[in-house]
Amino acid sequence: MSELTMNKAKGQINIVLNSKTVNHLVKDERNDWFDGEEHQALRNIQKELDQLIGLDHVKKIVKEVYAWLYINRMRKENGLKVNRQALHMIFKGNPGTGKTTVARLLGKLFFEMNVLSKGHFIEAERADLVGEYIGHTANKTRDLIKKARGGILFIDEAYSLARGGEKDFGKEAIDTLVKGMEDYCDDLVVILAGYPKEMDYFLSLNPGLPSRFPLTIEFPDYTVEELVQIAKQMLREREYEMTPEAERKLCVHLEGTLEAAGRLKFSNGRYVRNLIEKAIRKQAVRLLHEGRYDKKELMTIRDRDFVFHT
Ligand SMILES: Nc1ncnc2c1ncn2[C@@H]1O[C@H](COP(=O)(O)OP(=O)(O)OP(=O)(O)O)[C@@H](O)[C@H]1O
Repeated sequence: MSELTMNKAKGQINIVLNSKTVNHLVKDERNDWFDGEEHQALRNIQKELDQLIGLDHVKKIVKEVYAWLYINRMRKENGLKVNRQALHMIFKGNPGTGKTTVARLLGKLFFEMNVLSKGHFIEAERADLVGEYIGHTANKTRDLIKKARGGILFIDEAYSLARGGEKDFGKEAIDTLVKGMEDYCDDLVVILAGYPKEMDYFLSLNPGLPSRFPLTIEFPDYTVEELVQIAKQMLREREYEMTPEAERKLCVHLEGTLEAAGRLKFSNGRYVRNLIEKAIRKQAVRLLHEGRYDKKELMTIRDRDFVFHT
């Protein structure tokens, strides 16, 4: 028998398997166990996972889920008992902390492992599930589940489903969702995502829900250093780089913004992406004015390309 247990406080999953060898494999900090040909599915997403800055415990959890699924498959092949694999998850984290990005990657991984038949990704919010009159909500939610079957249904700000209390149609959406999750457990992964505090409150109001989501992953806010790394990574992907002066300016700006706005209003990776895209537009205008079109200059973001409004 294999089972998945969680350490909620740390946002970590522990995988407990009867086979000692396997247990050892999971606990082992060695990183080369997935080098073999048979672990191609994990390696296919590894590159994208590696490109994510920080998120070490998220990366570790992805590997652990992979190990659990792989060993379950091996157990099945050897005629051993295998628990039903519900992979529904809760993602807790502030905006822009990588929840959507990781959910998409999991879709790919589960498809490669034949856990999901399509691996596609459907992002939904309250309005996609909740209708306006009696009977409308159940149909809307069922249609959404149908569309998501074979892939990942990612419900952002999931707590908004409970917004109107008992009389609201949100309750009907939750009930229909839970039924769909049970019915299509073998070919659908539902991920409920949102801010940590609101998610906790939402789950406390719906005591039937937590047990249906065996995995909880926490996405911490990024440090300024990580945000700068994310900026560099985004520039690299677009074939740009910033000068050391530009990097310093960005760093000072991020420190100031976090101090002034606090974490609640800050959208982490998305904020950085917006800054980068804006700087790229500013650079384009500057280069036109300067008439400089050599390759080096076309790739360079200078400090004056970062224009911040305070
Ligand atoms: N660790 C990371 N490394 C590199 N880029 C990142 C990382 N985390 C987030 N990003 C980038 O930040 C942007 C926002 O990320 P994403 O949409 O995954 O966040 P989110 O948590 O789903 O946000 P929200 O809940 O507000 O929708 C994306 O462009 C993503 O590529």
